[in-house]
Parts: sequence; C-alpha cells; structure tokens
Amino acid sequence: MAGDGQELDFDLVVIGGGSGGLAAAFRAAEHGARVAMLEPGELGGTCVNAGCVPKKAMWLAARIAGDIGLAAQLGFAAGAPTLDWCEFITHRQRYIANIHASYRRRLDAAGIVAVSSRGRLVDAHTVECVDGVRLRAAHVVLATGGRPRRPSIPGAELGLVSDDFFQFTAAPARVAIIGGGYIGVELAGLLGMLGSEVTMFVRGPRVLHHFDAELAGRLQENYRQSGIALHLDRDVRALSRGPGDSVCVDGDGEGFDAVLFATGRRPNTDGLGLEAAGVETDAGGHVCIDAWQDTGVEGVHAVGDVTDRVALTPVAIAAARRLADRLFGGVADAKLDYEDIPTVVFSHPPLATVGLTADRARELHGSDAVHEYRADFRDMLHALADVPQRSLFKLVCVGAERRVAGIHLLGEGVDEILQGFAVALKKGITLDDLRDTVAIHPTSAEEVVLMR
Ligand SMILES: Cc1cc2nc3c(=O)[nH]c(=O)nc-3n(C[C@H](O)[C@H](O)[C@H](O)COP(=O)(O)OP(=O)(O)OC[C@H]3O[C@@H](n4cnc5c(N)ncnc54)[C@H](O)[C@@H]3O)c2cc1C
Repeated sequence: MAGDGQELDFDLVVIGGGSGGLAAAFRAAEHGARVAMLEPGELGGTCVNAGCVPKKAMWLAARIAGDIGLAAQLGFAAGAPTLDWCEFITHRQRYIANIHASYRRRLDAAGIVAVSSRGRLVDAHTVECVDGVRLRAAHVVLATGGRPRRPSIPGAELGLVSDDFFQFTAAPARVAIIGGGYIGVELAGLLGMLGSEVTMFVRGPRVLHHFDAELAGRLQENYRQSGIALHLDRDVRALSRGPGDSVCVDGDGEGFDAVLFATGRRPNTDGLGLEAAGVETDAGGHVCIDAWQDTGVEGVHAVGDVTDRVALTPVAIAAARRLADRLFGGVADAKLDYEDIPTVVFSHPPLATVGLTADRARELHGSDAVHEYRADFRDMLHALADVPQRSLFKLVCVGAERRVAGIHLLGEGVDEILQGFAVALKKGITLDDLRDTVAIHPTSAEEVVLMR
C-alpha cells in the first residue's frame, strides 16, 4: 500500500493485530466482510510475543527442572538441572515464528489486508496509517492492548518489566520481583525453579488478592519452602544503584542482578485519536464500552486489554468473535458473557480457578447459603518423593441444591484439569452431579468429584 492522501474503503478496519484484533479480523472475513488490520509489530501481540506463549514455554522449562529434582529424589541418576537458556530460547522462538507464519498464511487466505503500521482515528469511520493512507469503514475495532506499567518511584528506570524478561538469555543470580499479581507470581516461580535466588516484594498482605485467600496462602508456603523470599505488606519506595551493576530496593543490602516490576499494565490508547472521534476513556485510560463492545460512538468498538474487561487472551478472542458475528454474521444477540471465566496462574504448582470465591459468594448470597468443600492432599508423585508440597482443592456451593458456584484448585496438573469442570460449572451443575460421576483413579482430578 502506498500513496499519501490515498483513501481505501473496507467494511471493517481493525487497529491492532494481537489476540483480539486477529480474532475480529478473521471472523469478520469469514462472514464475507472486506477487512483491513493494522499492526506495526509482530503478529499475535502480547500473548504470542511477550505474554502467554513465551511465558508458558519458560514455565514448561521450569517444570522440567522441578521434575529432574524429583527424579533425583526417587533414585534416578539425575544431577542438578542446568538449562542452556540460549538453546531453549531457540526452541521457544522457533515455536513463536511458526505462529507468526501461520497467522500470515491465514490472513492471506482470508483476503485480509494486513498493514504494517500504527493507526489512529481521524474520525469514527476513518483510520490513518503512518504514511498518511486513510482507510474508511462502517466499523472500526480498537484492539490495541496494553503495556507494562512502572510505578513512579525514584530509580524506576533501573527496574525491568515483563517485556524485558523475555529478552533474558540466562537466569539472573539474584532477582527481585515487585508485585504479587499473577505475572509477578509466575515470574518468581519459574525463575526460582530455573536457579535464580528470588525475592518478592508484595504491597498487600498476600499474593494474588483476587483469588481464594487460602489457596494463595498455600502457594506462598510452597514458594517459601522452595526458597523464594517473600516480603508482604511492603510498599517499595525507591530503586538505586548498588555495588557493581546491581540494583538495590529501598537502599537495602547488596542489591539484585535484576529487579522486575510486575505492577500492572496500562492500555495503549495514546495517540490513537480517541478524542478526534469522541471515544471516551475511563480514569485508567481504558476505552469505555458497553456489554456489546460498543463505545459511545456509532461504528467504533473495542475488545481486549484496551478495555477494562478481564485481561486474558481467550476473553479478547471470544469478545471479538461475538462482535464480528453480530456486525457481519447476522447474529443480533451475540455478546460475551463475562461471568465464570476460568483462568490459570502458571505458578509452581499452578493455581486454577473459575467462578466465585467463598467470600464473594457470601456477599452475593448471604453466609447461610454458601457451603465450602475441600480436599487437602499430597499428589502421588510428591508423596512418592516425600516432598512436602501439598495440593488444595476447594468447591464453593450455593443454595439448598448446592449449585457449584466456584472451583479453586492448587496443585500439579490443575492447569489441564480445570477446563472440563469449568464447562460443568457454566452449565449449572450441583455437588450431587459431581458425586454421581465415577472417579478416575488414581489421579488428582478425582478429588473434585470425591470432595466432602
Ligand atoms: C507476561 C504476561 C503473561 C500473560 N499470560 C497469559 C496467559 O497465560 N493466559 C492468558 O489468557 N493471558 C495472558 N496474558 C494476557 C494476554 O497476553 C492479553 O490479555 C492479550 O494479549 C490481550 O490481547 P489484545 O488483543 O487485547 O492485546 P495485545 O495482544 O496486546 O495486542 C495489541 C496489539 O495492538 C498493537 N497496537 C498498539 N497500538 C497500536 C496502534 N496505534 N495501531 C496499530 N496497532 C497497535 C500492538 O502492537 C499489539 O500487537 C499475559 C500477559 C502478560 C503480559
């Protein structure tokens, strides 16, 4: 595409080629819409390039390191696990390059015009590329995602963020993680397993404050047992240079080889031309949308992390597909139900959750209506190896019929176990339905249907 001042017409212009943007573009094209998608970086956005995918690859490496440790405990002639990061990263990046290539092929096959450029709204129906070419469409989807946020404290520039983590070519010997949300917990866990000495600084009284408190507490115990130092109720105030190239947190100690901020993310709305089109944002900069992913401006919609909805890849994809079904597929009532979204924290061990925590269920239904069931056990492998790590599974049930309103699992394998149970919860199963299901033995998953 070339030509300053040139104008091209489409049915849909998507700004951003991450999880949400690609899903909107593909689904709209399936419905026969003429689609253009703008993406200045690598296809796949955060998830593929600096989020879910490279993170999961590193988590898998860490899990292998953990398994090698267990193997040695069980009599295998396995030494201490050491990872050649550069070799592992070659495998990781090859996997990611295949995803890029697959997206490119699919875009071509679908006839989507992929433009390697940033875009900005000129008005509600016109998006301008950096070379001045203007793309016009009845509908524009904003899918520009977000980026890591650094706190505004002295020395913040000495700290790194999750994007930088994916450039690491070795485990830093001593690393500080600031933040106790899921990204902080995941980076701490996998770096610990891959040989770093990890210290976490968490502002609140515990990690993962949106999750079940008991599971989060159990995970903290596991982290402490595995050697991760946890400082809770600790508001970091400054970073400074320590000896050598090290960085000190609040001027303490010898300093760390790396300090990673995992202190939240901010939406990419700067320079997007939102004011020009009259699109509103909230105090955090997120694009305001209603239940239909519509902004207040006719023809302008938004999906994914640029909005204030649950910031997860499958959520961005699901919202985008339903939006495209509604706009171009004739499904007038298509919209995403944001209730009961399952999610996994890729900690060590992983934590998986869907539905209400017991506290939230009590707020909504009253204390008397809420019943909790739990299974506290050592999975077979850890019991065989006589390692203290324990799993904790919990069910939150509501009402006389004991409808399952929340499932909270911490332990090996729960990242794969939860998906099926999330379907069941969404379909409104009761505790009796679980108990009527014959267990699969011997597994950890059977604990979900055997809970008392
Ligand atoms: C470390 C980390 C781990 C994560 N792990 C998980 C996980 O395990 N599971 C999970 O479900 N989610 C995970 N997430 C969250 C997930 O990555 C996001 O929710 C998801 O990528 C959001 O998709 P999106 O399409 O809204 O935005 P993005 O994927 O961020 O895509 C936005 C795209 O828009 C482009 N863009 C920005 N501005 C413009 C512009 N002006 N013009 C054109 N293009 C623009 C960007 O270059 C980017 O490619 C993780 C995130 C992080 C940071």
